[in-house]
Amino acid sequence: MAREQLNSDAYNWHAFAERQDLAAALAGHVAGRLTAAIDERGTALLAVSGGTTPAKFFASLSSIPIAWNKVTVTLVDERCVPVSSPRSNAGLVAANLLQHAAAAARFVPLYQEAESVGNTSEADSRMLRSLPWPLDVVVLGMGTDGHTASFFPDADNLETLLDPSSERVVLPVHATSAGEPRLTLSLARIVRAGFVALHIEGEDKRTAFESAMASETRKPIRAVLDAAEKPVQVFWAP
Ligand SMILES: O=C(O)[C@H](O)[C@@H](O)[C@H](O)[C@H](O)COP(=O)(O)O
Repeated sequence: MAREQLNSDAYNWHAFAERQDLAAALAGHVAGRLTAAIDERGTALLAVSGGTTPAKFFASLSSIPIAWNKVTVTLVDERCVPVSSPRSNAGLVAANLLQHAAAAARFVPLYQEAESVGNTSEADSRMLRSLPWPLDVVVLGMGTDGHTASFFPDADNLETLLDPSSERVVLPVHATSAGEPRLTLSLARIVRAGFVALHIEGEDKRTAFESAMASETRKPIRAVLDAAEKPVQVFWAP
C-alpha cells in the first residue's frame, strides 16, 4: 500500500515501504492503462526506461495476463551498444520484461548497428514514426543529477532534447556523464503520453527529486514535469 501521498499540480507522489510493493503496484497501474488503451483503440504503446531500477517492476508486469499481443513495447532511451552488451536496455527488457505473458508483445528497439549515432537516430525516426503514437504509458527513471531518459544536464544538445514542440521522435545524445553515445525519445513524445510514471528508489533520489522541484536551476526532470500534459505519477520506495 502507498505509505503517503504528496500531491502537487505537476505530480502525484506514491511512496511504498518496500520496493517489491512498489513494483507490484506500478505493474498493476501500467497493466490497467495498457488494457484501457487496447479496449479504446485496439492497441497500446508502452515505452520503458533501462538502468538498474526497473528489474522488479519488469518481472511483476511480465506476469500480468493482459492482451500482450496487442501491445508494442519500445524504449525511452538506449545506450548505443549491441544488444549483447550488459549496458543494453534492449537486452535488459528482453531478459526481464518480454518474458512469461509479456513475451507476446511486439518489441521495437531504438539502437541499430549504424556507422554514426546521428544516422541511427534518423533511421529510428523513420522506423518509430510508424508506431501507434501517442504513447499510452511511459515509465521514466531518474539519476541523482536530475536527468531522465537520456536528457543529461551536460548533453551537447540539451535544449533540442527538451524542446516540447520538437517534431523528432528519436534524438542522438552526446554527454560526457552518459558513459556512451545514447539515443532518446524526444521530450515532446514523452510528455504526450496518457500515463507518465517516474520510478525512483532510495533516499538519494528522493532528495534529488525534491531538490529539482524546488531549485531555480531547471533540471531535465523538472522540464518533463512542467511539459507533461497530465500530472506525473511518481513511485518511490526507500
Ligand atoms: O538508460 C538509462 O540509464 C535510463 O533510461 C536512465 O534514464 C535511467 O532511468 C536513469 O539513469 C536511472 O538509472 P538507474 O535505474 O540505474 O539508477
